[in-house]
Amino acid sequence: MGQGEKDSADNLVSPSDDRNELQVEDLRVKERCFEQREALPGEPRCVICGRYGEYICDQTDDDICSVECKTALLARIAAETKIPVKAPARVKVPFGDESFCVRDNNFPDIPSLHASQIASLRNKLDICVKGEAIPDPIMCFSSCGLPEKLVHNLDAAGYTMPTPVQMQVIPASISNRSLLVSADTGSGKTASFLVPIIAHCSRRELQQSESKRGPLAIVLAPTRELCLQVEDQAKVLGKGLPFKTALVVGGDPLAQQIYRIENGVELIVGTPGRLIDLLMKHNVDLTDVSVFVLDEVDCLLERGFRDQAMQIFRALSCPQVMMFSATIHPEIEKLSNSLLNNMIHISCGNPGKPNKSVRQVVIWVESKQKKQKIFEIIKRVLGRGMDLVKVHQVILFDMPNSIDEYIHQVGRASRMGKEGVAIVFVNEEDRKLFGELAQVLKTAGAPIPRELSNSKFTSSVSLGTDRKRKLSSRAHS
Ligand SMILES: Nc1ncnc2c1ncn2[C@@H]1O[C@H](COP(=O)(O)OP(=O)(O)OP(=O)(O)O)[C@@H](O)[C@H]1O
Repeated sequence: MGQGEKDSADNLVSPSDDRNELQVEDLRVKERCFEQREALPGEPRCVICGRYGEYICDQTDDDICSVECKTALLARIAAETKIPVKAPARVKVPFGDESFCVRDNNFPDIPSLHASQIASLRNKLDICVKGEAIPDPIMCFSSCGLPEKLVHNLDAAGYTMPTPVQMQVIPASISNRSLLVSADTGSGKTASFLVPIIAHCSRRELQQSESKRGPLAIVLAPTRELCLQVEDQAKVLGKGLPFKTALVVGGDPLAQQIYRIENGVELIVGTPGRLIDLLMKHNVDLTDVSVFVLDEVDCLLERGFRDQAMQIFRALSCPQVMMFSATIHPEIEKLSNSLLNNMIHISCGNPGKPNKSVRQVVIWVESKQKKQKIFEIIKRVLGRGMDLVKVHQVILFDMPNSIDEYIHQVGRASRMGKEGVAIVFVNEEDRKLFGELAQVLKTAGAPIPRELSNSKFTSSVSLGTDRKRKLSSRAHS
């Protein structure tokens, strides 16, 4: 035996040690898809999530990564073919940190988790809930009786798994509960209310005559752009279903919007001002509206739409109300208490703070220099060969009016946890937000421009207290 071979032989460990245990652990069937590693080039990929396809589904011969994805695959096939599928054999895994199985309506034989396990699952997913009789989170879209076409549309849109906010909001909404939901920007809130709305609308009595098709749901959002985005997503997810939408926003001819509504729609997406305008001037039958969503309710309130929102709410007969926000403040709680009964409060991630995946770069620029600065940045951001396709960037040319809107706008740089950069132009004109902005930057560990930290309008924020306290306590000891 050569020296090299001897060294490696010396390094071998006995069958009873850790490595052996590790091998045994590796043989354990992966229950959850996040336990599986990413596929290397040339390796088989899971047909559900794209991770390493370590196993073959015995019933379909497809590559799959885990029991969870096998369940999702069989559920999908069952929904498509309507042939009852046998539940996959359950792998007995001790309940531990990463092993969960949640009741799936496709497989009622699988026992549901008990309360402590559900609590642990919510904890893992960063979901906090408040309220009574809260439905359990779902782990896949096919597990709460959605129309199969809708599940297909979700899949076609690339929504393979629900995001945490969708896991909790969809079943809660389907059970007709009113909700106040706060979750990070870009966490998938829009689909969390659109999915139950589309499911609800597609169940409308088909025999109902076309002329009688009054709207079933209204989504109120603070800006035209947001309404456009919501309607776009609704169209994608509701494709091929008896689900029509109308957009009621300024900038488009009112007559066209009325014509569309009169021809029968299931969902109206609109801004408060234009919607009130339309409802005042035209007799839109709101009798069947049973779902009322206030998206970005924090911004709705900031923009003074409280009264309009209440006015629309009063025109409806006891709808299910769902309020969504990336930030929470007492005004929202107050509004929710006046609108919602037996409410469930759902909070996911770290709402109220800028998305952790966004790097905030605040630059002090006088108003007259802003345009020139933009060109400089673009010329310098490109010069370094930055991949603008992959890196999401937002430039806040003007600071918004409130820190809540700032959090929303900065959040646009990251979708679904992907990293992004928000470049923010700030100057003396934004002084009313200096205190809050400095606090937000400090909390995020982002650099604070000298002009901002030295300003008397920032003085209420102690930007260096932690360090000072440490030094003085050492000095006293
Ligand atoms: N389950 C999912 N799987 C994959 N992509 C998803 C899923 N849900 C949503 N998305 C996508 O993630 C992005 C962010 O979703 P969305 O706009 O709904 O977030 P949001 O929480 O409403 O954000 P904001 O508060 O900024 O409006 C969108 O591009 C959407 O298409």
